[in-house]
This record gives sequence, C-alpha cells and structure tokens, in this order.
Amino acid sequence: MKRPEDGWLREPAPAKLNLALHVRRRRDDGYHELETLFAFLIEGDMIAARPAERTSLTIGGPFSDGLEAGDDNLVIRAAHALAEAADQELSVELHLDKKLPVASGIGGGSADAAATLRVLTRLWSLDPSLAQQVAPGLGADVPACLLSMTARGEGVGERLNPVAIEGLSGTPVLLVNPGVAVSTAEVFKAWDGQDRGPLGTVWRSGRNDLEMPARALAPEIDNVLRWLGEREGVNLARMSGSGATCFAMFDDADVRNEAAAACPDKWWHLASELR
Ligand SMILES: C[C@@](CO)(OP(=O)(O)O)[C@H](O)COP(=O)(O)OP(=O)(O)OC[C@H]1O[C@@H](n2ccc(N)nc2=O)[C@H](O)[C@@H]1O
Ligand SMILES: Nc1ncnc2c1ncn2[C@@H]1O[C@H](COP(=O)(O)OP(=O)(O)O)[C@@H](O)[C@H]1O
Repeated sequence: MKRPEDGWLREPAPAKLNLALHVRRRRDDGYHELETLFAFLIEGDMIAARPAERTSLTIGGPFSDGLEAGDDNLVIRAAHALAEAADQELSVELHLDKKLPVASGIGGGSADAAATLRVLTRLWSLDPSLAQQVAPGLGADVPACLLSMTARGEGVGERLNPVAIEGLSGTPVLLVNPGVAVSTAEVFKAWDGQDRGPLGTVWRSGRNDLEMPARALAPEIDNVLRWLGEREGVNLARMSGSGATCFAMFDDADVRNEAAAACPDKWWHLASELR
C-alpha cells in the first residue's frame, strides 16, 4: 500500500447527530431500545496511524485536556479489539486530533473508535468484516459511526438501515453545547419510562425523548434550545443523543453564519453541514 510522505494514514471521525431519537423501552440488561435517525457532519475529530513496534496514542486539539490516552481510551480499545479479532500481533502508533467536546451527545468517542477501525483495516490490510464484528462491543453508537452515513437505527442502534433523504446532505447546521458534560448512563437512568410512540417515517415530526431527562440534569440545555429556536431562519432545533449538544438546521448557510456569530461566548458552537 502506498503511504503518504510523512508515513501517517489519516481518517476523519465525523461527528454524529441523532436527528430524532425515540426511546421505546428498558430491556432486562439495562440498555434501552431506540428508534433513531443518525446523520453525520462534514466536521469531526481526526485519527492518524502509522506502523510502530508497540501500540500507543497521543492526543492533541482543542478538547484534548483531561482526556486520558491510556487503555480506556476508545481509540486504544478499538485498536486492541481489532488486533485480537484478527488473531495477529499487530501494533500501531496513533494520534487523535480532538476537535469535538467530550461526552456531548455527538458521539466523539464512538466516532474516534470507528475511525480507528477504518484506518487500521487499511494499515493492517484486514478484511473489513472484522471491524463490523468488533464495533458493537465498543459502544452502542460505534456501528453507526463505522458507516458514517445517514441511517435509521433500531435495537440499541446496532440494527442499521442506510436511508437517502432528499435535501438532507449539505443542510447548514449550527451546533451549540453549553459546556456541561452529561453522562449517557445518567440520562438514560433519568428517563421516565414512558414510551411516546415509534419514530415512523417522518423524522421531522419526531422527538428526542432524552431531552427531558437531560434538561433535568443540565438545565442550561433549556437556554440553548430556546436561544437556537429564536434564531432567524431556523427550521428545526433539537438536542442530539443524550446531550448536552443541541443543533439547529437552516435553509441558508449565510443565515446560519449570522446565528453562529451571535452565539454567546460562554457556549461552544460549531457551524457545519450534514454529509
Ligand atoms: C444516546 C446515544 C444515541 O445515539 O448517543 P450519545 O448520547 O452517547 O452520543 C447512544 O445510544 C449511546 O451510545 P454510546 O455512547 O455508545 O453508549 P454506551 O457507551 O454503549 O452506553 C453507555 C451507557 O448508557 C446506557 N445506555 C446506552 C445506550 C442505550 N441504548 N441504552 C442505555 O441504557 C447504559 O447504561 C450504558 O451503560
Ligand atoms: N477518544 C475518546 N473521545 C471521547 N471520549 C472518550 C474517548 N475515549 C473514551 N472516552 C470516554 O467516553 C465517554 C463518552 O464520550 P463521547 O463519545 O464523546 O460522548 P457521547 O457518546 O455522549 O457523544 C466520555 O466520558 C469519555 O471519558
């Protein structure tokens, strides 16, 4: 395989959005059955990999602070899981450029794990089915992130059906996070157990059932959703995943840029578009 001059293979880790997320029921194993529409942004983290004698990880970028590069990091876990599934002694030097806030409902860790699986499938010349095999064990969102295409997800998100929705790709979006990390497990625990119905085929008229419990844990989410909903040109404002990141969709990128420019400094924001 021909490698770039500097020896690093690079792989984007696109941020994930749940355009709608319906929680249906709590299973006996504690996980919750979902119906969701996954979509991805053109922006995200970036993984780089090059051959090495032992597996290691370094982390840079605006959200690297406080994120450990040890064996618990999803990037290292993905590398170990893939080497084990291949039943070979494989190692790699990895670098993560962390541009997405941690534990924020846009799947940063899951996207990093999935990008690691993709880049190592190339670097180690493996059968791509090995990555699909290990993905669910790394997190409920990792199979969707491995695909990184608009898809309906059922089960805990591992039953995936890619869907082509006209006009979605290229949609201008603004992401806003109030700077509070919310734990996915805590948000599911705070869900009230009410099944509010299936997602159906029209995702716009759907909901994010985790908004209510997430807002109870992090009330600043209310302010973010209200602020986004009041911007000119917004056609939808909703929370993603278990929060606290919220997104607004616009028809026009210039109007989206005006909203981005007005975002309060105390909040993180990202102006982007759907892949
Ligand atoms: C809610 C979603 C929606 O896409 O997104 P995020 O908020 O994480 O971005 C995902 O289902 C999250 O997936 P992921 O972040 O991979 O979750 P995991 O690490 O597998 O699970 C963390 C914990 O959340 C709870 N959990 C997670 C998924 C699920 N369907 N039911 C649950 O009850 C479980 O307590 C689990 O131990
Ligand atoms: N590479 C990684 N990036 C982000 N978080 C990671 C990573 N590896 C492990 N984690 C852990 O996974 C948890 C979930 O992170 P993340 O995927 O960013 O959240 P979410 O699933 O809510 O979008 C965090 O609490 C963090 O400690």
